Amino acid sequence: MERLRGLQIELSRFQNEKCLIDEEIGCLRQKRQKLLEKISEIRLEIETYQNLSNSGEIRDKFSNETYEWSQKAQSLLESVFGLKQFRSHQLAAINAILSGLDVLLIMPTGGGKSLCFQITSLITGGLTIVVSPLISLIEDQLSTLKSLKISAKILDKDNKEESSKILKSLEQSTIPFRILYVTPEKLKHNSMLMKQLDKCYRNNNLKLIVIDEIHCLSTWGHNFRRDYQFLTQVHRQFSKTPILGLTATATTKTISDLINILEIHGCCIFKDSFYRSNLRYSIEWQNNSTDDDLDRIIELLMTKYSGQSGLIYCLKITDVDSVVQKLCQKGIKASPYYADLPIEMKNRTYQKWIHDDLQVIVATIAFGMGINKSNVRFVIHYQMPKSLENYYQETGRAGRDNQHADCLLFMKYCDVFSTLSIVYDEYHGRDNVLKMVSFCLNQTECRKKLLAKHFNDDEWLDHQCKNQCDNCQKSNTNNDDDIEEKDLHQSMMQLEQIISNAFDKAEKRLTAFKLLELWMGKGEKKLRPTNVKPTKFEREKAEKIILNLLVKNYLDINYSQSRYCIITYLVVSDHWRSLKTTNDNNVRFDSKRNSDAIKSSNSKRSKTATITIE
Ligand SMILES: Nc1ncnc2c1ncn2[C@@H]1O[C@H](COP(=O)(O)OP(=O)(O)OP(=O)(O)O)[C@@H](O)[C@H]1O
Repeated sequence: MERLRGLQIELSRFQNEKCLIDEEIGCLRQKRQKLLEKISEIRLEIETYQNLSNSGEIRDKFSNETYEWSQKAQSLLESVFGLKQFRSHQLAAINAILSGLDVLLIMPTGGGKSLCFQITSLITGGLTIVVSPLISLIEDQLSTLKSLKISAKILDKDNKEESSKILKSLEQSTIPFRILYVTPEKLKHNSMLMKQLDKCYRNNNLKLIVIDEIHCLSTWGHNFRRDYQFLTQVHRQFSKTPILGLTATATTKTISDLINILEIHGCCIFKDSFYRSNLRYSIEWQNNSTDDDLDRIIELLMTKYSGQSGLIYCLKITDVDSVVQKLCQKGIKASPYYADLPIEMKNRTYQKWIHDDLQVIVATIAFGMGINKSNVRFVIHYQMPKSLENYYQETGRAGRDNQHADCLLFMKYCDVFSTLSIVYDEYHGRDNVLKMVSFCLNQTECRKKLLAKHFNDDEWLDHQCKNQCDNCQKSNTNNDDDIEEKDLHQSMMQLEQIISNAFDKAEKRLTAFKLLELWMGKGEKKLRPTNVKPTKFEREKAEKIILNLLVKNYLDINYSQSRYCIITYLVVSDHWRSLKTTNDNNVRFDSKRNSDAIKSSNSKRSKTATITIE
């Protein structure tokens, strides 16, 4: 009997052990899977880097004029567009497409991307489909094409008769128009359209599929749109028709993701430099009183920018309305622009602005794609943008006439957290915001070089800024307010105590505003730990230290959803906790410049983790 009980105990012990091992195997399998995914992601990115570094050679290879269509391309450029010469990349892109290759064309806004498919559509004579994200953008393009006498159509839901005529014509052997514009939603949800396109493809009439603003396909790109993902299926179905992807902003990661999603591994990538020598970038830190930066904006509009045209970007509609109201009270001609406004009002505002009857449009990011006003002298960000991609694209609307223009961003501590709550359910939204914050916090490196690094633009890196950014200008006047390592270390220790104390005493998490207040010795007394003295730093520096700790992943964000909004809290990160555990609480911050890398050194001698900050 005893032997039996012994055996049963032994059996259950082994069974438990086996269960633990099974669990561990499960975890290891998951880890392995994640590693495999990471490996393939990195391989793809390396491949993209290599492709990009060869892109000069590929461009040269396709830039000659010995193709059977070369003469026609040149004569169309002159007769239809009234232009003399192709710009860098245009000819190469056209030749590659007409050779049957898929092409990714990355050129700045206004660089001349549309011309590539417009000319191609005239040479092929068949049908070019252009997938474009916005009806307003399509309407702009249609009116340009009309003036150029290139026949183009859109499937208009309000004109059923015309739409069914267009759909019917897709099965004809000769299609009576060259370009058909569709939104990704229309392509995905209109089965009749796909059926007719299939007939067109089988008749060998579907010559090119253009995907405008192709970054919307990748979760790494800004403005990710789920319906764009249907384009993978479109490409599979019409696999012999070349794809031309167009965008003005894409990092290497976004490009490699696009290639992977669309399965266009052998595509040609043509990437123009993003460099805009005539734009001057600067960032001004503001305290939290919104009136301060508005006063500054009003002063600028009435003095430096008086009589000049510009744009002010806000994050939220409520801010757009209040900024417009205050500007108008001062006699400045300003109008709002955001998605919810009636279309007639948006058109009226745009027309007035284009004709310089309005000094400034105050907008959310809904205003942007396809703007073609040459004399925009300033773009002001009243609040920080959601990503560096958005920042580049929004500031890129300035100075399209190549004359000098200013890009001024007002940075406020609290805006960082409002932006984080706005993007909380967006793919990579948090990472993108933190990269933007890191860019703003950097007060030593050239802003243009920082952007070039972000977009992996080597050509840009070779350009000299010539004081066209606040940091370069400052470095010449030796005004350097770097944060020291000991500031960060002591601050992190204090902030950790404040966060823990609030949780232990009142089960409270702290918003960024509350944490800052408590650290400065203000706010609820019981939440202030007795062993933490109020910080000696002035408010702006204290704000920058907290943001630095967030960007470097020593502080982290927690979200909670109330009935009306998303609330963000600052908490101690797992990374900080693990550093403290593995390094006997001896964590050293190294304020070495020019790098945002986090280095962790576990040398036996010093047992410190070195954290590099700007
Ligand atoms: N080779 C060229 N020579 C001179 N001007 C050109 C050339 N190619 C294009 N342009 C002009 O540049 C302007 C912008 O061209 P286009 O609309 O094709 O640019 P885009 O890159 O598609 O712009 P966006 O990003 O705003 O859509 C147009 O006025 C066009 O006529």
